[in-house]
Amino acid sequence: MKSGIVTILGRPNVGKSTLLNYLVQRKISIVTPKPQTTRFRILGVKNLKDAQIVFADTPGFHLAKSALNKYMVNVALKSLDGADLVYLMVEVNDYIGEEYPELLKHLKGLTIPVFLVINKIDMYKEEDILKTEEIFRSLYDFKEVFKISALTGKNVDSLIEKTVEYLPEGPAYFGEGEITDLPFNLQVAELIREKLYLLLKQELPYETAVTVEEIKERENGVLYINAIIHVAKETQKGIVIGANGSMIKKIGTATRLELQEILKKPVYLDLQVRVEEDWPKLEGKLKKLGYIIE
Ligand SMILES: Nc1nc2c(ncn2[C@@H]2O[C@H](COP(=O)(O)OP(=O)(O)OP(=O)(O)O)[C@@H](O)[C@H]2O)c(=O)[nH]1
Repeated sequence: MKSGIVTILGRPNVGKSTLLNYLVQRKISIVTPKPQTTRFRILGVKNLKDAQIVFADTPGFHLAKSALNKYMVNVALKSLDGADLVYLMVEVNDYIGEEYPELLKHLKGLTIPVFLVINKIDMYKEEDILKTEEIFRSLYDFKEVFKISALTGKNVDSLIEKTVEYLPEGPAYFGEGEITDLPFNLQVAELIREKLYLLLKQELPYETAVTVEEIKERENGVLYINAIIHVAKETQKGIVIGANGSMIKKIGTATRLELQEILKKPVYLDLQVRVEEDWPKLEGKLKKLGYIIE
């Protein structure tokens, strides 16, 4: 038996969460077209005949400096601790800028293998893919290089196969049927947050956080969930609620329908909006909203 943790690291929006979901064949990590969606380390467990791979999706590495941004980057880098292998995920025609040199600095001292995973090959020409490979190979001595599409699954099988080859011998970390370590209340909060990213415009989603306050199975079989959407300014509250409550209704309905589909039971979702003035800038408020600062 082989087992190990594979940390998926990369810039925002390269497709890390999409890959995690494809690997475990379940939507564990939320995916949106907006960068910086992921805020936690999210584990997804893949069981194979003679191996268990625990994949860790991480927040996108970037250089912004608010308390929330610093927290996210710290989560990503801390996810290297205890990893057995790293995927540095990039996308075809990725912009090197200042972020990659900084990110690669953190990989330079590692003794564990690092794979380069070039994503989104479904969108690009072969020559762009090869050029991207050449550029990244010149920046770091990757153990293996894969060119994949996390969306269609192209070449993901060979990535998994090679990953198992590099993993150490050892017993499974997770029991059969356990697919993630994300508690149910956080899974619900994440699904709501995904809808905020999909439905709210421009920068507003980045200034929202979600906490699930109560989950209760009612006698009539309905799952009652109470959640709060926290915003950073009074003016944002009205936008999240929308004219006559139209936006909050959209957010609630989309989340409720998805939860009912997953759980196969009726759900009552009670959503409220609360102002937590300037929360993304303030460490104390991040803590209050459930972000664990070490
Ligand atoms: N065409 C194409 N799009 C992809 C692929 N993988 C991901 N995407 C899209 O890229 C966008 C970002 O995907 P995510 O999986 O959320 O990216 P991420 O790296 O987890 O993003 P952060 O949470 O911001 O770090 C979404 O719109 C995905 O549908 C791919 O292989 N091909």
